[in-house]
Amino acid sequence: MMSSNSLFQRLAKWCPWLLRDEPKKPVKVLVTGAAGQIGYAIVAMIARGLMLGADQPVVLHLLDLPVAANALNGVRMELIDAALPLLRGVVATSDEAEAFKGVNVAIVIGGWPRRDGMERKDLISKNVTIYKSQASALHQHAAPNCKVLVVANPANTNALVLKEFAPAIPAKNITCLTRLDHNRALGQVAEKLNVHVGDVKNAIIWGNHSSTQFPDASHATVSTDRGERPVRELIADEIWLREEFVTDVQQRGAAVIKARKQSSSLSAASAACDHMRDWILGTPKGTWVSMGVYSDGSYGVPEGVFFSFPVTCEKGEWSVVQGLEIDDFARSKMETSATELKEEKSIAYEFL
Ligand SMILES: NC(=O)c1ccc[n+]([C@@H]2O[C@H](COP(=O)([O-])OP(=O)(O)OC[C@H]3O[C@@H](n4cnc5c(N)ncnc54)[C@H](O)[C@@H]3O)[C@@H](O)[C@H]2O)c1
Ligand SMILES: O=C(O)C[C@H](O)C(=O)O
Repeated sequence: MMSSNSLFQRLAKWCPWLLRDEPKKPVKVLVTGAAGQIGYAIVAMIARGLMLGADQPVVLHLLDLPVAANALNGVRMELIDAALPLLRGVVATSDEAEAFKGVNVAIVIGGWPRRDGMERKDLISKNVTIYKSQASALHQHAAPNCKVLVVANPANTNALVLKEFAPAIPAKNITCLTRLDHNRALGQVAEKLNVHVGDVKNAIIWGNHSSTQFPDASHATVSTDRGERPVRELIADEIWLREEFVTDVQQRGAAVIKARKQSSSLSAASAACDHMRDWILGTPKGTWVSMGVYSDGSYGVPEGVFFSFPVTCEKGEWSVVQGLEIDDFARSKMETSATELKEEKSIAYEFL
């Protein structure tokens, strides 16, 4: 006998409007450090559909430390007050097990941010122990196919700790945020050429989310009335591309801290939404983005570290863009960042 489900599918083939109003099941999204700056900026973006799509209901799981419980409750109250139709529930807690329970997406922001004058390496000892504990909660309580984005610094090395200590989650499901740097690179090119940032694409951030990253505009293009044109040709200033552009993107986080006395939050939250949306819903045809992923040795990058690569995404899977030409200048910059990541890894292991 035909099941009611398959009868429905056959009917829907002839009457497609039957499918139109089928409600999507809510996705459980965890935000750690949700009472902090980025947390405060990102929760409304997620509940407005900027991360998972305008038709995707969500249940938000918010985690922060017990000392931040009042502030976290305030965030919960504001989410209710915002009357967001996609928001189907809020779990606000300082209990890691409750926070990670059954989550499909985890945006891991909780940790200690860098202050003026600090380098990311200074953060390692403070943050890796937090990440070991959260890895255990991820391993035990998250949905097995949970997709994880680490924002908290040192982002690449925190992602490595999650990968090492949450073996239930596939390594491909753990990523870290370099999309902010990628977006900064697009922004710098757009300002230089006085074009709309939406017309610039295919910059690359190679390496660590730190001042050793290599922002690379040598494969980027701009959409013009005369079709796609290489940024290199339009800027025609190799010194700017190799020096000023690279330094400005590498140092942008520090420049924002100097100006605001706090690290980037609005742009970080927006980039985290971009990262997750493209990963889950796919990158537009002909466009790649930068993501920190577990290195498979592509482009001669050592395995065993999280490294930012150009990737395209389809059906919820990312793949590293292959076959790009790497000149000696790019190669040496990539090696510098890979060396820093190996050093961060060994420092982190001293504290684990
Ligand atoms: N990858 C990037 O592009 C990028 C960009 C900006 C900031 N960051 C990093 O993101 C992180 C958060 O930045 P922020 O400005 O929101 O900082 P913040 O200090 O405003 O917020 C951090 C929050 O994390 C909470 N927290 C600390 N330990 C925790 C734990 N064990 N479990 C749960 N919550 C915990 C704190 O109580 C606080 O509410 C920092 O590490 C910062 O350096 C990364
Ligand atoms: O630079 C920082 O410490 C904050 C953040 O990682 C950023 O890039 O803005």
